[in-house]
Amino acid sequence: MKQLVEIPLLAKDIGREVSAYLNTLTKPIGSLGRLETLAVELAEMTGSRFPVVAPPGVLVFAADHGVTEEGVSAYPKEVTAQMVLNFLSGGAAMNVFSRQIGALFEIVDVGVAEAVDGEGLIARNVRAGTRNFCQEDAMAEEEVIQALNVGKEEAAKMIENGAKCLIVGEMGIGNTTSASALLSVITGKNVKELIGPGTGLNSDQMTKKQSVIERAIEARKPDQNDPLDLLKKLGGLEIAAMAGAMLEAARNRIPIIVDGFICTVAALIANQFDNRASDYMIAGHHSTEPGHKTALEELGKQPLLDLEMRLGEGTGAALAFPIVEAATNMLCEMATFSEAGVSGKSER
Ligand SMILES: Cc1cc2ncn([C@H]3O[C@H](COP(=O)(O)O)[C@@H](O)[C@H]3O)c2cc1C
Ligand SMILES: O=C(O)c1cccnc1
Repeated sequence: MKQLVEIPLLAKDIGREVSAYLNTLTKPIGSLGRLETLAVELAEMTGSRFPVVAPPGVLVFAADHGVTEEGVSAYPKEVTAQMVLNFLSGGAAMNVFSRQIGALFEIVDVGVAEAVDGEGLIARNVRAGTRNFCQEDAMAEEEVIQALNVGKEEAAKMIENGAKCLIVGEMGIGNTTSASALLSVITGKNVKELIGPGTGLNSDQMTKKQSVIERAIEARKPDQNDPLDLLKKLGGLEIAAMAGAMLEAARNRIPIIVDGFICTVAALIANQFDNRASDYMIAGHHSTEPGHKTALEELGKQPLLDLEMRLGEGTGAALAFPIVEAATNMLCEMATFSEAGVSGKSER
């Protein structure tokens, strides 16, 4: 299963050309800091000297988690389906930010427990939520593969429709529990260090969340190096779909802006399938969910923003998009010293 997709090597030669070109633009050398590194990275990803990232494509994957039976979220599981309807009518935070950045937007039901319908919904329900992974495997291997394929196929459509970079978001009550469990197994770190309040648990409720995850890991014994086994045992359907979408974007040299905690864990799973996937990722923001720091370190990425957000849905990535776009505009639109008749650095 390792060779699920083939991700191309970064175009390092184009990156070197862009690095040299950046030094000819009318600014002190290196003065645009991380925008300059971003420009080089985007050139390496896309294979283009003048990369384009607009319009971005946003895919929000929604699914439920059987483990909510254990009382691991501050909100009832019905919120997943209710929020899907909110996404369809344009009222979620991610709708607002997607409109602001001119994104192509889709909401995908990959495993909502209750029947949901509405104009514009991409109905790809694999199963009505995962099983409670405290009691049994979250899903069957075949269901993991189906969810991965939903992600890949929806990303392929998004790219076909003109998206030049990809943002994947999620909606799934209980998914910080799945993501924390996955991260604990992947990194070998204690659950206690990685769990957080999610939607707003108090400290007693967090102790319960910790014990639920610890018991589940003990019972399921997932293989830390096998992404299929991890997803099958710990879920979730939307995390699998997000990983699939990121793999498809990377295969197409489409830059990915990674969102918060759940998205970064999905990115780690994608990287287990193909370790070139993270070459195509930019970390959008740092979420206040405690495990996010560890997840970002494991992915080897420095986030662009820290706005003390902890929502998910893709919101942190959407807010980082204008910075990513600024890096491409800088390359395309800035004058060189010779074009503008500006003197270069003094030779002493
Ligand atoms: C109204 C509402 C909108 C959301 N949008 C994203 N999430 C976020 O919170 C959930 C994860 O937190 P936990 O694991 O504690 O349930 C996910 O749905 C995530 O996307 C939301 C949560 C709520 C309540
Ligand atoms: O950072 C996230 O993705 C996050 C944090 C808390 C709740 N939902 C999502």
